[in-house]
Amino acid sequence: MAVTSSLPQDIDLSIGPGHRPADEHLAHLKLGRSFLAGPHAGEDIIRLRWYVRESDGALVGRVWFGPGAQGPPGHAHGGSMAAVLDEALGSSCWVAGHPVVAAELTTSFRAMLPLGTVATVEAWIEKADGRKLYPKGHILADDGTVYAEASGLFIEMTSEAFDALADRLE
Ligand SMILES: CCCCC/C=C\C/C=C\C/C=C\C/C=C\CCCC(=O)SCCNC(=O)CCNC(=O)[C@H](O)C(C)(C)COP(=O)(O)OP(=O)(O)OC[C@H]1O[C@@H](n2cnc3c(N)ncnc32)[C@H](O)[C@@H]1OP(=O)(O)O
Repeated sequence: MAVTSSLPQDIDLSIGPGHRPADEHLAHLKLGRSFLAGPHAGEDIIRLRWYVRESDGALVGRVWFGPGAQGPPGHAHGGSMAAVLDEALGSSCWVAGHPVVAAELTTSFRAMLPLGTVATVEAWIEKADGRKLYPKGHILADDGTVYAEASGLFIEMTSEAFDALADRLE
């Protein structure tokens, strides 16, 4: 069954009595907007282009973290970096011919990444054991500073599982 990519306009995210909006609760801290719950989530969050490095087949990306990716004031949300690394590690397997899904992802945050930064992402397959792939990757500043690094376990889909997913493509 095809799944439409258009966004429903009327998703009800309300909750029962006994709750008040967390942004009101924290308003006195003036933290600014949230990466995941901001009012205008959109293309000011992350812009990303993936490349394959011809020398070794590694996946390389250039990524910009915008104001909508805010975590600590003025800096990227850890989840935004983890999301980029999740996609990087998975894609490093896909471009090497392994259609995988993520099973485990471990991310280490090494330095705060200032919003507005364009950084480099690299990911490669560290080890493979049958259907289990163990990619690694990192997000680097142009001066070599490591903002975050990740390792993961990704499982290559069976051909039946892959075909079932492909059936859901539009
Ligand atoms: C995809 C569309 C198709 C068409 C696409 C076309 C073009 C696309 C082009 C480019 C795409 C480029 C990039 C895409 C990049 C990334 C993709 C997105 C990445 C994700 O965002 S993906 C979402 C999050 N991800 C999930 O939604 C996974 C949910 N899950 C499952 O779908 C199953 O769970 C699965 C499939 C993982 C395994 O199921 P299964 O039945 O096939 O295999 P089984 O259970 O037998 O596991 C086999 C061995 O892996 C071990 N194992 C399994 N799971 C483990 C775990 N969590 N931790 C530790 N070990 C684990 C077992 O212990 C066993 O180990 P052992 O062999 O030693 O016993």
